[in-house]
Amino acid sequence: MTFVTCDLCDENADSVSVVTGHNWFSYGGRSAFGGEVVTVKCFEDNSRVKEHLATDGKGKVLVVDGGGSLRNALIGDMIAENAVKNGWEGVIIYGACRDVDELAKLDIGVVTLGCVPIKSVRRDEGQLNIDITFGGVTFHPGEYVYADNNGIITSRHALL
Ligand SMILES: O=C([O-])CC(=O)C(=O)O
Repeated sequence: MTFVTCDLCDENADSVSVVTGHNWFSYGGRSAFGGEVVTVKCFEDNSRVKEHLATDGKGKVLVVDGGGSLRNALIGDMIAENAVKNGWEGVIIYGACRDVDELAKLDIGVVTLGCVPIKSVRRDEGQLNIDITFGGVTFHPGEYVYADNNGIITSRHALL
């Protein structure tokens, strides 16, 4: 998938929403990625993230509202490797990741607010495919998201 979010914004000015107000970091081996939105809402517990990245993700991006917490990591190299095996395009986490040197070697997008060495707890908490909001944008499951080094945008319809 080759695109630049700036061009997608220019070409679809009336229909895209732009995530603002945060400084995102791209840790995955793919810096530009996009696809159908699948959402998880959780807080310092990556049960739903691990579970869902273990299912088929072709054409999909997992968008996680982790409450902005940088206190533990919702994804690391093992979960991300599994996501690659299952064909996921990428993962966007309003929260943190770890194992960043390994993430950089994987053919998947991983965009988060930052990194931290400690993993999250797993108490089987968190919700799948509900509307989530961060950076001024509500992510509706089934819509489309595109991310690159410039930022993150959403659209009701596929742009590519
Ligand atoms: O296991 C976890 O919770 C996170 C992690 O380190 C990995 O995905 O390798």
